[in-house]
Amino acid sequence: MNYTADRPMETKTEKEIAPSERKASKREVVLDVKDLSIFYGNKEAVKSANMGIEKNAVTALIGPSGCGKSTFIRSINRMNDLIPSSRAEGEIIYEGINILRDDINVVALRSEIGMVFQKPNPFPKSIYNNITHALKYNGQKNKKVLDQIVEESLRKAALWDEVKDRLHQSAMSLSGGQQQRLCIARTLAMEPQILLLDEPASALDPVSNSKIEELILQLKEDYSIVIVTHNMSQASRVSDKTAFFLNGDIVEYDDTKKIFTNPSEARTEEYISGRFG
Ligand SMILES: Nc1ncnc2c1ncn2[C@@H]1O[C@H](COP(=O)(O)OP(=O)(O)OP(=O)(O)O)[C@@H](O)[C@H]1O
Repeated sequence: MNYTADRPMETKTEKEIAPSERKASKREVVLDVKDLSIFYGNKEAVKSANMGIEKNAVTALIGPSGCGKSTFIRSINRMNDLIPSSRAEGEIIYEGINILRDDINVVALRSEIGMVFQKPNPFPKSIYNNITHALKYNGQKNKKVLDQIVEESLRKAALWDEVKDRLHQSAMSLSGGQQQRLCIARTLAMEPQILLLDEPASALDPVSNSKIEELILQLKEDYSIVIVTHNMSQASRVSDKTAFFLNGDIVEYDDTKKIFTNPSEARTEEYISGRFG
């Protein structure tokens, strides 16, 4: 999808695809965050962040409350634009383009980089219409195509078997965990490349929580996933890479295994072992 207003794709420079901060890794970088600072008025909530987010991997953002995780993840699909006092500096390079540029079509960008929030927020419509709403808005009217996308999206979100006989019932009749998987299905229907999950399971019961974790592991085959989580064991179970945020800084970003077993920074070790936050 072309999410720039009218300009052709820029060519990636060597600097863009290989910043010095990036650790050696076999995976391709899908999002290159470079010197990203995000302000609310004068307050700098994210301070000069650098991170190469990898393709078909799960990247967990961890850290104590108020350290900038949500601000960071929201900047990736320009949700912070909705907050008038918020402004960003630096770059987020996606497909060779800085998506913080003024001429980016943010609606198209948010189809490519979809987001699911902490609290399930289905539309007060049928299960079927939750999935088709944006597609119809974009002009898709073919019922066969819509039926197919509904089934595919619900299957990918591991919800199809539970709802296939009640597609025209209200989404509000689903449990919280099912509603969250419906929100994931709704996002997948837009055929995103990247999924941003801001504490997607923290409002759910343990069974729904583990279903979401299983789903994340399945989805990373096809998508690149960034997840904010307060749950350390969840981060260690589902993620390949982990970034530890503290007071707006990325203190450490590395393979999840390393972060949880042998972090380089004392502050990471203290946080992981529950000594603060
Ligand atoms: N809309 C806003 N207006 C002004 N300041 C904000 C806004 N949203 C967040 N902040 C501030 O930015 C800083 C980072 O907040 P953010 O929500 O990104 O942290 P977080 O790590 O996601 O926290 P939590 O884990 O509690 O969700 C905090 O000091 C917060 O008060």
